[in-house]
Amino acid sequence: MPKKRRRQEAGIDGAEEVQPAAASPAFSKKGWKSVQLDFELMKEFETAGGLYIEEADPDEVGVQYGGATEVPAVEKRRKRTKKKHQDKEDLSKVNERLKQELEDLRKKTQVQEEELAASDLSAWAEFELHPKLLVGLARQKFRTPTPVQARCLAPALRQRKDVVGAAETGSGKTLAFGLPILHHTLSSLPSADTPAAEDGPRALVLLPTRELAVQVQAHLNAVAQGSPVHTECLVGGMSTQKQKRLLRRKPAVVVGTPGRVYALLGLGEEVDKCQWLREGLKCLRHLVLDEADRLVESGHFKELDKILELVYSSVARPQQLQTFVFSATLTLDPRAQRGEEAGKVDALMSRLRFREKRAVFTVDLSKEPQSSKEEKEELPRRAKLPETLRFKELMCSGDKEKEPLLAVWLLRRFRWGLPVRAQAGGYAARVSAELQQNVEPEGGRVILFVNAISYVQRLSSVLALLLESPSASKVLSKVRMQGGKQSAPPGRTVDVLDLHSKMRQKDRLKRIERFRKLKDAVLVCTDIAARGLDVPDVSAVLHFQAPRGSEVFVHRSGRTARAGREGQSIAFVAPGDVEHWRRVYQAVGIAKEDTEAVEVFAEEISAAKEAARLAAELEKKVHQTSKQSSEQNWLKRAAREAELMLDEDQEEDLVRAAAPRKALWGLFQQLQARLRQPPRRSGAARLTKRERLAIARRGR
Ligand SMILES: Nc1ncnc2c1ncn2[C@@H]1O[C@H](COP(=O)(O)OP(=O)(O)OP(=O)(O)O)[C@@H](O)[C@H]1O
Repeated sequence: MPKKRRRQEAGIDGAEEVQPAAASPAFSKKGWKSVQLDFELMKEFETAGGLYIEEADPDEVGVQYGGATEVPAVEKRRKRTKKKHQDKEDLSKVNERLKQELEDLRKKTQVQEEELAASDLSAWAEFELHPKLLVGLARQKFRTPTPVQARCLAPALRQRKDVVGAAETGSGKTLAFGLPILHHTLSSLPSADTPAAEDGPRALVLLPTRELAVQVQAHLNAVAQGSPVHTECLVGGMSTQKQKRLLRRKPAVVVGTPGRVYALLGLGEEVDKCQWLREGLKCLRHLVLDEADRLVESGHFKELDKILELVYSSVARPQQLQTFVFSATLTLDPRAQRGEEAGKVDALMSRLRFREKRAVFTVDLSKEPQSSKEEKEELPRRAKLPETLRFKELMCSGDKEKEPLLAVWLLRRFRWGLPVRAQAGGYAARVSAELQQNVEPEGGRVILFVNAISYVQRLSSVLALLLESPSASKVLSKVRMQGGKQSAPPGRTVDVLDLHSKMRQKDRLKRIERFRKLKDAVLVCTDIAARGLDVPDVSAVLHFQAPRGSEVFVHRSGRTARAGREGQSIAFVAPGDVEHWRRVYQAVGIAKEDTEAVEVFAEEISAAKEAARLAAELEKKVHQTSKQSSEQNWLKRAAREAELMLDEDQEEDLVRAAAPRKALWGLFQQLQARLRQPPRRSGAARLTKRERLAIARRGR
């Protein structure tokens, strides 16, 4: 099987229910060929850890390759080669190859399992988890349960209690409910080869956002890899047909957002019902509401309510239905919540049919885990924030100063470093002066939150130029810059990525995946990324615009300082924001003395102001010029098609329109010169690279 995902139309059983995608003109026009794959073999292949095989959607093919005239030459060549290759390959060969790779995987897994058997998993012993899960935990290198897991596993596993849990962001809540579900499902199987969910799913996990659902699915599948328990994900923004086909794999765990689950249960107006899912609700043993307080927010509540109604009327053994409700902000003071959202959590709780056996708890990592005897029935009204999170503030004289200060912060971290404060004495004095300032880490992954999609788009372009990100070439290519080659920036390559809800679902997921893999990157996003997004080692979260409420602040900040790591939450505070921030801090229990001010020097501000001004001007002009140029192109094309000559005035207009492009190149070079010259404090020599390294080593 090639490393790349195989996109094959699998004409698997049930074709009467689903229109084969290959019948679509988009497929036949592109010369794609339908092959019959052995569905059971595919399932086994994936269970054994093989790569995912996905069916192609006609609309995806259309979008990816465009119309006949839009297909780039390289793409066409690649497609022709692919077609030739596919023509040679008949069905039996595909299945033969799949079998061979499955065999190889089996051997590899066996070796891994032997290695894993040697890992120390004694910290999990008291929970008596299914051996397959222990292997999964060892594979993930999760040697000990996190406090929230330690707190939740005993009541959920042994006593099968319902659980309402509030624990800080990044504390491992997914496995706190995931492990009991996987354990109970695996333990109920007569043998390891028995299909886990013939008649219906065993667990339904509802989450508020698509990204979260995909993440939870991946998390559960990673731990259960190699077992017959498989999780599928149902989210909007992806084809319902494909998701119905995925459900034919009969997943034991279904993870999804309320909207799509609602549609596939046949509760919506469109007829999108999946019979297996709807009738299979009778088999449910676990119901999870993750990020419960967000689930009840506008848009989801009605659908959620109907899903719950259907679940309760369908489930065969209500007394065995275990309910988990989790969130980091479940316990926030309802007065801190906005208007009509305030009472909804309580309304949701009253609609859930908890059984008598129920554990309600919060986990505060600053305290020792409590014993199960101390289980509280009341949740204290306060939010959970990780101990390892530091709160900082950048005070701005007005909204206009926010961008230059953002530029200072980012350029310091990724380009310029921190300027030295005291210069008296030699190397040792400088080093200790720098140490006293508590050396900031350099580089890393940073998430920047703003409140509007249009702002994400503009700011990400400006920051790409400021940080000389590879994505800046996308901005610059819009005007096909003439007059010289762009030289590579000195030092680290910093990627600037954008993320917002108007992007296609696939692009959103790809963007998150890219951010996960990059060492140095800035993700500019709306609050779509605030909840649950689990990217390891995000070193800082920047609240460029204040969060709308305290719960959003908790979730935004929770993208950093995850799983016991260090992190910073940095607020950009203009005079108009002061009162709002005071209320946010108060609601989550952060005292004024818990926040630190970020010190910025005058030299840095003036250099960053100049850089930010040049970047903003360049971005604006690039935008204008690219708009102008598409209009000019239209004029030229229209004239050509009508076999008309442009008159002299029109030709002159075209020449004049080309002139600003050259001016843009000059602007870009000015910006580059400004960026590559770090600001100096007057009369101060900067630290050498060696000195900075020495500081970094001692300071951490
Ligand atoms: N036992 C463990 N040991 C080490 N790491 C773990 C363990 N359990 C989970 N993790 C890791 O901790 C990180 C956070 O886990 P998870 O996403 O479940 O947190 P969360 O509490 O749901 O956060 P949020 O409230 O932000 O959604 C993940 O990267 C996960 O892989």
